[in-house]
Amino acid sequence: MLYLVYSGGVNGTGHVWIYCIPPVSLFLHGLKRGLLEVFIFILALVYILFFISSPFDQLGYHHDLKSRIVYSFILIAFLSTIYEYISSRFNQSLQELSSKLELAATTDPLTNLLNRRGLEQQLKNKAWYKPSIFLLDIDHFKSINDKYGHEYGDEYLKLVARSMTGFLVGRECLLSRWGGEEFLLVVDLQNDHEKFAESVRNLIENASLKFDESHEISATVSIGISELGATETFLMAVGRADKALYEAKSRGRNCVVAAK
Ligand SMILES: Nc1nc2c(ncn2[C@@H]2O[C@H](COP(=O)(O)OP(=O)(O)OP(=O)(O)O)[C@@H](O)[C@H]2O)c(=O)[nH]1
Repeated sequence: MLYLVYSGGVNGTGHVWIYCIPPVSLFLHGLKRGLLEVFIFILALVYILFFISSPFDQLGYHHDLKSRIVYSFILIAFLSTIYEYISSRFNQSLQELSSKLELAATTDPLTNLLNRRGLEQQLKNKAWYKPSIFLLDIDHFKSINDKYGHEYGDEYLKLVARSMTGFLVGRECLLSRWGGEEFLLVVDLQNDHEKFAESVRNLIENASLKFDESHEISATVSIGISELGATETFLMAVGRADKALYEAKSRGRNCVVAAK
C-alpha cells in the first residue's frame, strides 16, 4: 500500500486503495493492535508524502492533494475505530448476556444448586465409570409449609442445600435440586453406598433452621439409591432410585433404600 502511494500506482490512483486499511486492520486485529497498525501507517504515509521525493510528486497534482489524502485517511480511521469500538462493546455484552442466560438455565435460583438441566449437562463432561445416584426427598415437607409458611419452607430448602454442599466439599460429585423438595446427588462412589447415604440422612436430621430465638425447623429425608448400570441410561437409573425412594417412604420415611 505504501509503495502504491510512493509510486503513484496507475496514473496516480494508487492512494485510493489505502482507505481499506483502517477497517480491515481493526476488524482483523481488534482495537489495540489495529489502532497501532493504523497509527504506524499514518506516520509512514506522512513521511512518504511530505519528507521524501517520490514518483508521486511528478504527477502534477495540486500540492493540497497530499494533505487531503492524510486528512481523509485519518477521518476513515476515526470512523472505523468508532464502529469497531461499538461492535466490540456489543459483542461483549452479548457474551455476558449469553453466559447469564446459560447460568440461569442450569441453576436453581432458590438454592443456587444445579437444576435438572444443569446436572444432565455437567454429567456429560464426567468420565465416571459407575456413578451412584441418591434421590433425597424431605419428609412431610408440606407440613413445614403449612405450619411456618412458604417463606420458611424456602429457607429450610436453602439450609438443606447449604448443609449438603458443605458435607460434599472435596468429593467428586454433582448435587442438584431435582424438583420441589427433591434433591438428586450423583457421586463417583464404588462402594459403601448405604453407609454414605446414612451419613447424608443423619446430616439432614441434625440440621435445623433456627429463627425468632425460640423457633426452629427440622425435618428428615428419605433416600433412594441406585448405581448406573452398564446398559442403562442415566434417567433409567434415576427411575430405579425413585422406586427405591418410594419404598423408603412406604417403610415409614427417614430411611435409606437401595434399588435392586
Ligand atoms: N416452600 C416451598 N415449598 C415447595 C417448593 N416446591 C415444592 N414445595 C412444596 O413441597 C410440598 C411437597 O408435598 P408432598 O409432595 O405432599 O410431600 P411431603 O409433604 O413432603 O410428604 P412426603 O414426601 O410424602 O413425605 C408441597 O406442599 C409443595 O408446595 C418450594 O420451592 N418452596
